[in-house]
Amino acid sequence: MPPTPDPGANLPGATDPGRIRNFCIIAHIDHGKSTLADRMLQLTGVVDPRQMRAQYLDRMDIERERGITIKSQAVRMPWTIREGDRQGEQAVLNMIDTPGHVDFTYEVSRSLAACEGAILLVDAAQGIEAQTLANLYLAMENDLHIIPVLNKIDLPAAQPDKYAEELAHLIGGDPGDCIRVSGKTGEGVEYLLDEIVRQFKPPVGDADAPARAMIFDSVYDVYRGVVTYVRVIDGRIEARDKIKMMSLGTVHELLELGVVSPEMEKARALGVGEVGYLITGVKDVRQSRVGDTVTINNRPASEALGGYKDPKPMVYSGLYPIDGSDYPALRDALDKLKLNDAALNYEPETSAALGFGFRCGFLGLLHLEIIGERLEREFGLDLISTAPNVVYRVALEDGTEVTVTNPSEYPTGKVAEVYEPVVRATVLTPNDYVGAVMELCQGRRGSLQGMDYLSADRVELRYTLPLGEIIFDFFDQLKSRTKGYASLDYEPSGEQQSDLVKVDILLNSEPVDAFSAIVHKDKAYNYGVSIAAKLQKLIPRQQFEVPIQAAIGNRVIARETIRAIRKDVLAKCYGGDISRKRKLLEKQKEGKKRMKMVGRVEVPQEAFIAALSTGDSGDGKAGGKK
Ligand SMILES: Nc1nc2c(ncn2[C@@H]2O[C@H](COP(=O)(O)OP(=O)(O)OP(=O)(O)O)[C@@H](O)[C@H]2O)c(=O)[nH]1
Repeated sequence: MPPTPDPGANLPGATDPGRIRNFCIIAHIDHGKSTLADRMLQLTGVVDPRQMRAQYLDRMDIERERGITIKSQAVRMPWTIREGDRQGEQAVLNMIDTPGHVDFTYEVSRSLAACEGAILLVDAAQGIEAQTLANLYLAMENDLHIIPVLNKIDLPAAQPDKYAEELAHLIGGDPGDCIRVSGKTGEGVEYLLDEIVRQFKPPVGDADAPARAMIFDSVYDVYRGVVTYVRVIDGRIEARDKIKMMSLGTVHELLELGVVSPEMEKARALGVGEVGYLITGVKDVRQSRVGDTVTINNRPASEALGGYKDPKPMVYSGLYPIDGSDYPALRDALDKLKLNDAALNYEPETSAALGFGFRCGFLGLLHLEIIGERLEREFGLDLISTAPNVVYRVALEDGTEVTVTNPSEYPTGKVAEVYEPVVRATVLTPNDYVGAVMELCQGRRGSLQGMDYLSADRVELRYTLPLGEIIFDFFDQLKSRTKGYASLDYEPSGEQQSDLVKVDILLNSEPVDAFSAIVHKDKAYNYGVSIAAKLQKLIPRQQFEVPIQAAIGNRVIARETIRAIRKDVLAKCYGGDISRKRKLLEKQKEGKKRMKMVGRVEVPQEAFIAALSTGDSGDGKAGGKK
């Protein structure tokens, strides 16, 4: 006989922690987390089928368009076990959807700390990929119980038996323990929900102790101010409490608290193990720092919970408004974005070529692209972004040290040693492409650390690589050399001393600071030649001859010339049709909008991006989209 349901049992604050299951879904990108989350929302009945839309939890436009998750999301769902010996047992599931891309790994690790269990989701047509491994290791470090799940079993190409073996080999256990589902058709998802309740442990905490809750996300909402997402570890937070942020010591009046299911629902309290939100009317997310501990002011906890590591920017790029008068607007826009994105860093800088702008620090290229796109789209700004670079530490002969986030700041004095950041990279590839991957990594100054066969035809290669060598187009190259089959994950791993030099690019004999780059000595010549050649193609002819030179210090290492002449768009237009002529001239004006005057030379935006793609591909596109 199933137990009689208790109608109040699932209300926030009254939930017996024994009924709660906090879990997350971790997976390689595109293996179907968001789709599975959608099915769960539907099957647990928290979203009305009529209001269901794909990627329900991805709220940002960019997330939907690109089909990727950027911010983590937490949602509360009731579930009653359907079958088996514990049939009828009621539970409250808190699911935390996490992003899959390497740039956002810090979001994943934060979410993991708020869970007891993780669903390791693997595409049954693809098998284990690099981020499957990276996320699995993160989950193991956090002592999470792991349920292996194979997704997309509806696909004709699915090979669940093969990959169940691989997974069992990886995490131990029996291939039969892998749960098989299809997020698309819903097959197996109810069984998975039952297993979540059965296998994951409920949270443990001291209900009578002073309240301690961990902030795992903090978001700025235009209407409500900062919304802080917490998981309660000990004690209880009530709607009328005054809360205290333990690291800052600040006290705030609580205006509202509640749970997300999947819209915000007010509650009276949040108890042990519960996941919910707090609103205090504060307008600045820095007042509510991710990783901080929230307690109650009149009965504060004495010790804070262990926090998270602050995300550290890995890649820097300059952002400049095309129209100089947009500078204040750009500053405001960055201030607003920062509210939601603790990982974004920026400082004002001036460039001789580009005027006033900001040097911004990002987690990776995808992060850079997304911020750039949001600035253009949400704030209507026209921007030029300079080639991204990593952070260098330069030791001078006089014993001083300089941190260089912008190549144009590279010291002119006597340089003793230069240090660059390195990463530990893991590449998973089918056996056939091992040679191609090794060639690529070696070409990027990588050193092989180890190699393992995951199965007869999948190999894991471990390399250390300079970060500066992979932020440009490494990922695109990897994909194209392996027909899309290889996957990549990396994590910072200190720094190394290298022979690096600064290459300047001169347009019309004037150095353009925005094109300067720091590259390895052996690659400086190739770099200079390819940039000069690329700029020659990208910069339109002007009314005078423009030499393009690449130089190390005073030594010119490459030269190209753009011949004089204005492009006459009307040249082919013999007839007297004025409207046609006007149209052509309008079109030309349109094209000119995205040009920047550098000295006397007009330079299009593409030219600034071109420096991104190093050598081989040369298509001027930023790499590392996925
Ligand atoms: N055939 C089939 N396709 C699926 C299934 N689950 C997901 N997909 C498709 O796989 C693609 C990726 O799914 P998402 O749910 O967006 O993947 P994700 O892992 O959340 O991606 P990120 O949020 O970017 O990490 C989409 O095109 C889905 O339609 C499934 O069970 N069967």
